[in-house]
Amino acid sequence: MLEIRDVSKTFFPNTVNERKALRGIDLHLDEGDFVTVIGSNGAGKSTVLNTIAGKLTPDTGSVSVAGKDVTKMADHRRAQWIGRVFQDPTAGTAPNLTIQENMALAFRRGHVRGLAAGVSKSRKDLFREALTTLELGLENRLTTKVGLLSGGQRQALSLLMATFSGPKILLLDEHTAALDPSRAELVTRLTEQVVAEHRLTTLMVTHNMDQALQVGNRLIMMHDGEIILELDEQEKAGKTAQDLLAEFGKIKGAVVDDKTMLQ
Ligand SMILES: Nc1ncnc2c1ncn2[C@@H]1O[C@H](COP(=O)(O)OP(=O)(O)OP(=O)(O)O)[C@@H](O)[C@H]1O
Repeated sequence: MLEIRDVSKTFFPNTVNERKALRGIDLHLDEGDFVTVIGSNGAGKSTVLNTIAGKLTPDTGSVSVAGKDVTKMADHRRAQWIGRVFQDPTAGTAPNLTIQENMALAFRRGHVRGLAAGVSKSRKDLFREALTTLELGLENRLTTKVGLLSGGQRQALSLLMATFSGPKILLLDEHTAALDPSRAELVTRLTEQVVAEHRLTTLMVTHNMDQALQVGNRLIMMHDGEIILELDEQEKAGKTAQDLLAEFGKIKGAVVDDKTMLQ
């Protein structure tokens, strides 16, 4: 479903600020794979996501979605196949628009635009039905401005909206990091639900190693622009955060006993 082949990206090449963000990344995800991505600061995690989303064009290598080479395709053209939720709860929704207006915008993004600016009755029913699955009571608040919702409610809504275009790939960039633990847990649970329901091929960047181990069926660890560790479902099961730190230390040839090494 997603094929990343030998992707490299250098920012400010041949200058004093040169930064090799990605060094020959290879990654193959089957349909429905849910990969958690961990790694040190500046490891290249967001750059991988930006390359898949088309926000960045790699210097070398290729990105294919469902067998189609999208390496050179503009981000807005591949947006229909790729849903994304960011760390900042305010990033995915417009605060001054109501829940139903935000949903209508997301819905139109994935479908042929109609002339009607309003939200029809059948569309409202559809939105209400979708919101019900979140079990947050938002289905009764269609005309509430999104700016009045909590961070967790906004992330849950962003997650739902990210599925409206019928994407094949879901990119989650530390989407629970700005939430308090109970909200983060809720959004994590909703994420698993949404991913399973839509059979989305998913990459989730997180700094929370316990979350990275609990969620999804695969895990990758990045460092300095490279994937330094890959775990499949079996290898992931039974591993602890401490094991991951030890692996990181072993690969990097250092003793790591502090979780912040991976943060
Ligand atoms: N637009 C950019 N311009 C210049 N350098 C960039 C840009 N985006 C990322 N970088 C650099 O590329 C490297 C990888 O950054 P990236 O944001 O992908 O890391 P990350 O693993 O997501 O880190 P973090 O966990 O700190 O968010 C870093 O050195 C970063 O400073």
